[in-house]
Amino acid sequence: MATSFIPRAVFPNQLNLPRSYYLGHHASGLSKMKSMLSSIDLIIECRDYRVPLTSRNPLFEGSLAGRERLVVYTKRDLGSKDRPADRERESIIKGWHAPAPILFSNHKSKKDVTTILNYAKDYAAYNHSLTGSRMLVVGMPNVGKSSLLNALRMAGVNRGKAAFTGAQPGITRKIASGVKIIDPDPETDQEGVYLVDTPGVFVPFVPDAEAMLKLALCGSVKDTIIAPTTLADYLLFHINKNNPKLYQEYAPPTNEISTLLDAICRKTGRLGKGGVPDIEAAALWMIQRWRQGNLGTFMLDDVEKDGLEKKMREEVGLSLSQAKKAKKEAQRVRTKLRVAEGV
Ligand SMILES: Nc1nc2c(ncn2[C@@H]2O[C@H](COP(=O)(O)OP(=O)(O)OP(=O)(O)O)[C@@H](O)[C@H]2O)c(=O)[nH]1
Repeated sequence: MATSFIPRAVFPNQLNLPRSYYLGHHASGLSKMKSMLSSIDLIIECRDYRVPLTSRNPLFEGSLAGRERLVVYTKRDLGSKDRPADRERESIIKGWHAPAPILFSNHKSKKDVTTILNYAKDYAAYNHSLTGSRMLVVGMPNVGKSSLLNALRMAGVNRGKAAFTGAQPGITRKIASGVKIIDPDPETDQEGVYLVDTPGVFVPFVPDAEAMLKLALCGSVKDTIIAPTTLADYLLFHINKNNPKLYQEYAPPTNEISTLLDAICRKTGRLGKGGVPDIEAAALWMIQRWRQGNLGTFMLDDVEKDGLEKKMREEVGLSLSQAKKAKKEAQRVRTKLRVAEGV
């Protein structure tokens, strides 16, 4: 009789993992956002649905305090299939923020985009401004800020893309001028609503190596920063917890990433000189498939009732030694990026 497969209960600690990705344009973007606050009516903070806790950036709490905020959990289609357990998790997430409202979004869902648009419209009408409402879209790199802005613009004023989007972080590097998403309406005396896109801002230091793996897997960190095989292994750890059948066309359930990547290479023809499997290419391919929603739809963070409270407690006071580590780490990452990009 075949023995039943037991997935790993914990992922081995990655002691040498970089723990920062805080780049020059993150710091300058944040400082510009701060200086613009007086002209902003509402902050729309995007967090990634798959990592609702890990994609929260405490820098926004301090720097953007004093302005009302709407949290939008983006990329819902990649973390939920509207199963009862998904809806239960969403009600827990709503509970974290209550009484403040939050919204979930898939940028391709008309319903989700219309809900956010209506929120912006109502907010602007309620806080009537003579010059029109300006809303700042903020969030970690690659969470889908520009995609949301484009979707809102299309739904609201039927205009095409105003912001570049892309699968790697760092596509938006500068704060642009406001983009109209709702036309002024002279009949109701309603002014227009404008969205301001901002560069994604990473946290200065990620104290927990697993959080860094989650952020990298979701695309907040460039793929040259963490070895693709390590990331693919972390993905395999989660896939196995959810459903090891997700990769059954390549291999039977396994906890060995090398076994799965080797099988992927052979089945998809990712072979180098002399038929040697190109393990790194297979790892990148596996990660991309998950990011596109083709290798399971699940969250990486555990969602518990006191999850946000716990996270906020952990964040209180980045100690001095951590701040020093953060500086060193940021330097290490910048050097790694320069080498990877041949600059
Ligand atoms: N499946 C899915 N993909 C999304 C969604 N929103 C954004 N994306 C994809 O995520 C990637 C990043 O989107 P962007 O809109 O460029 O993200 P950003 O936050 O503006 O990125 P930065 O410029 O790095 O700060 C792109 O490949 C988008 O197509 C979503 O709701 N669902």
